[in-house]
Amino acid sequence: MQIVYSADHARQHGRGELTDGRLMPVVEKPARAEMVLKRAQEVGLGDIMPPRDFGREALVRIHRPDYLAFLEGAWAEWEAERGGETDCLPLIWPVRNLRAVCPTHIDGKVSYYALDAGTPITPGTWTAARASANVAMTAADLVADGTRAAFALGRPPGHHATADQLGGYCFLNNAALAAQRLLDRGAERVAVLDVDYHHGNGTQAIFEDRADVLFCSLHADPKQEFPYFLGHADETGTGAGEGYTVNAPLPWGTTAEAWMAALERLCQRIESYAPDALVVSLGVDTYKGDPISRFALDTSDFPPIGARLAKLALPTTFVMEGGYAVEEIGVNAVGVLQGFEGG
Ligand SMILES: NCCCNCCCCCC(O)(O)C(F)(F)F
Ligand SMILES: [Zn+2]
Repeated sequence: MQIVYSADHARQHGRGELTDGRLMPVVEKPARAEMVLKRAQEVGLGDIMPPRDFGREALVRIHRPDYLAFLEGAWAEWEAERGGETDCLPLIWPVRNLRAVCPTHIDGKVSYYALDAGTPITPGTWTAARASANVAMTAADLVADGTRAAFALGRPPGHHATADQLGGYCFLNNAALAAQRLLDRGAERVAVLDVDYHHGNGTQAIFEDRADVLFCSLHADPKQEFPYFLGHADETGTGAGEGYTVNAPLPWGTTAEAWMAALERLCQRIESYAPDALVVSLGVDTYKGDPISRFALDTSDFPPIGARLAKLALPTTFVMEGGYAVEEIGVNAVGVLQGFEGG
């Protein structure tokens, strides 16, 4: 399987995320991608190629220009205001009884464009996020050119990012950009399947009113888990997109048996949609040893996921999302890909 990778991911390395009531060391760190790359090379998964730069015209197919301008300039504004010793994080949000009018001060702007305080903007964030987006679109292009499957080994992840908001360690929605690229290359319908432990609120929001992308996700119940405010089963799409969003929220402690049963239901929905291509938001934080997650899949449960996806017989673009058990992230993520290939 072709792998697309850029070392520019290492330019995103936050100094802290606000969680559990304190600024904690970030879990979304460069070692994650390096461990997956190492495992892919150990097993000879496939050739590794650098991304092509698709430029801003590809990003605006999914993201708002004002948001892209904010991302590009945020660090410089923050540094000018505060110096470079801390990362750029928000501190107030336009919630109920406030107005979402974009402020001019960086504290207000980062709050307007962010959904949480766990996603630090650093000097290298814009470079790393664009590289990750280009990695995903390069992988999608390989699939559009006829490759059966490709793996976008990128970070930062993307599925929490909306058209104009960062959050959940995400800045640009790599999976949404990959899906849009496949449509722009001639696909009429694309299915996005999100297997990350967390709901892909960004991907859902981006495609919720569209019938040309089916969004399916199985994830920790938002009543209990981040992102808390999207991902319920009654969210089925809006307008022309009614019926093209499918959520399967699952409780803490979900075992492989229950998880695979939910996956089966989503695969059958994908089969009935009969898409031209599949994009998989591949998070492996469903692993029982994941430090921030509470499902119970074991390493041996990951290859069967890939094997089931292979039975969909669709050109497939795998886009790396989450997974924080750094010692096992490689064997778990590559396990899905080996299972897909019949290995
Ligand atoms: N105490 C735990 C706090 C958790 N805070 C944020 C969790 C973000 C999850 C990100 C992800 O895994 O969904 C992605 F795929 F985007 F990387
Ligand atoms: Zn996750």
